[in-house]
Amino acid sequence: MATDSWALAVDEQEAAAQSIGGLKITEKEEKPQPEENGTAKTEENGDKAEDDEKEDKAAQSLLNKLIRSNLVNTTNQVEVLQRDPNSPLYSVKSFEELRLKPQLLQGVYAMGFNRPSKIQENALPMMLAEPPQNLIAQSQSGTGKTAAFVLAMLSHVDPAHSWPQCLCVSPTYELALQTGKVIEQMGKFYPEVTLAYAIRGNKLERGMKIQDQIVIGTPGTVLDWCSKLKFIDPRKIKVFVLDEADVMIATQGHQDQSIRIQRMLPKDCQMLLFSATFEDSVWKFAQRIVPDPNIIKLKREEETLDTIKQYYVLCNSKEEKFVALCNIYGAITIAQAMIFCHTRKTAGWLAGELSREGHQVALLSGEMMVDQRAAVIDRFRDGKEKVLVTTNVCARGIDVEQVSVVINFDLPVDKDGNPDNETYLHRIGRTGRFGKRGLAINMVDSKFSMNILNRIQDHFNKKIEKLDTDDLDEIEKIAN
Ligand SMILES: Nc1ncnc2c1ncn2[C@@H]1O[C@H](COP(=O)(O)OP(=O)(O)OP(=O)(O)O)[C@@H](O)[C@H]1O
Repeated sequence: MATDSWALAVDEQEAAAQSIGGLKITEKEEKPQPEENGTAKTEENGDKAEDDEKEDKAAQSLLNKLIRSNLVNTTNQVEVLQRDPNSPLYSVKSFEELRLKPQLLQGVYAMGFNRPSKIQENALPMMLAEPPQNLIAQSQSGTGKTAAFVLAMLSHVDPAHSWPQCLCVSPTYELALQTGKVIEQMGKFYPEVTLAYAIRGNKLERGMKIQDQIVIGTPGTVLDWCSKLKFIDPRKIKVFVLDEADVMIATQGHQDQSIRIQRMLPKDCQMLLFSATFEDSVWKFAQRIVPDPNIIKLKREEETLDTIKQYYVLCNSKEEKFVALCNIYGAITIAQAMIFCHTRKTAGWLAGELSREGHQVALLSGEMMVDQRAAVIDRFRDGKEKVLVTTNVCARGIDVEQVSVVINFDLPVDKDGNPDNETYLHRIGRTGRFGKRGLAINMVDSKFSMNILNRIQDHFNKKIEKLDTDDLDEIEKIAN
């Protein structure tokens, strides 16, 4: 991939590197802690909430991509629903079996991929089959979806033709650039194939025709290029990829634009849709985009509390919680710990107080830019800090395998002031993974939080024991 348009793409990437660095993440406005009577005040209007949600999901996805160095470890089952159940299910255990072009096989190996990931085993044969088959694929972030559809696009292009043949739509500028990088890497030994970016800022002269075989971009610009500006002839597109459908649907405008693009494509165009999650809204959208689909789902590993010891500590105030935390600090830092707070403000305060006590802690906060957050997580994963103080929003989806202690400085509650059981499981579930034993300590500082704790205990039907943080013997015992 080394033509003029590729050079343009590289320039765009450099511009984007700054832009990624400059991407400001706006976390949702902090919701106040529920009052003693359990009611929480809410303040968001619908539009803002939608924007925040979209930005939050897109930022989370970008963050995951920036900090991920390899495939997510998974033992999950793949579920395959074929459009034609009579045709034999074809899956591969090696990239050679796919009979890829030698240049692509070289690209795959140069990226360090030895064998297909779980989702790739089934998705690649389907995507590369003749005649082309449509596919809806869902699997958690980091399981190899991007690499799969990039390989499919590169396999389907005909380098002899100088017009767009594969079109890929991503929810944001930054995510489009990340995927572009994967196309660049995988297509490194296939210089005849070039890539164009349909993203804001990439201004082309009127009347121009794109000659690159692959175009990646955001829905609005791609739609303009296909319709108003006519840079692309959509009737010549052979493969249409819609990536990160769950992020895409957070913006109604993006859904509509994606559907309008899809309608301009020829009937025999292969439609591929990918998503990390698959709630009803994603499924409905997917069905509008992909006719007669094959469906592949990778079920997320069930998290359980079976291998986690749970305790609670009774206090009267935030300050008392801090003192209690200092008492157990020596015990929890035998391993790595994550401390969850309800708001950024509390997280910032706590990290500051702990530092003043001489403890080395990392703070992951919503005010930070995406690349700063990625750097904090990297350092923590490398063990440079043993304690990470954070909020829910920031820590969602972050896998740090060696964390064995989770402290809920504030218990998780939803916006109505009810226990957020799912978040509780998600927070503490990360400690007892892959058969390891984990420890969770919950800080209680009011009647309200005691009530939340009791309801969490009832929900999971697992006893949460009381811990006396003045009793050093007891603390030693649980830490060991
Ligand atoms: N077969 C493979 N062998 C080894 N590493 C792989 C393989 N496929 C993908 N990877 C690597 O695993 C990581 C995750 O892959 P990828 O980005 O394709 O996942 P994803 O499911 O698309 O994630 P997201 O939902 O965040 O987009 C990347 O670093 C990628 O280079």
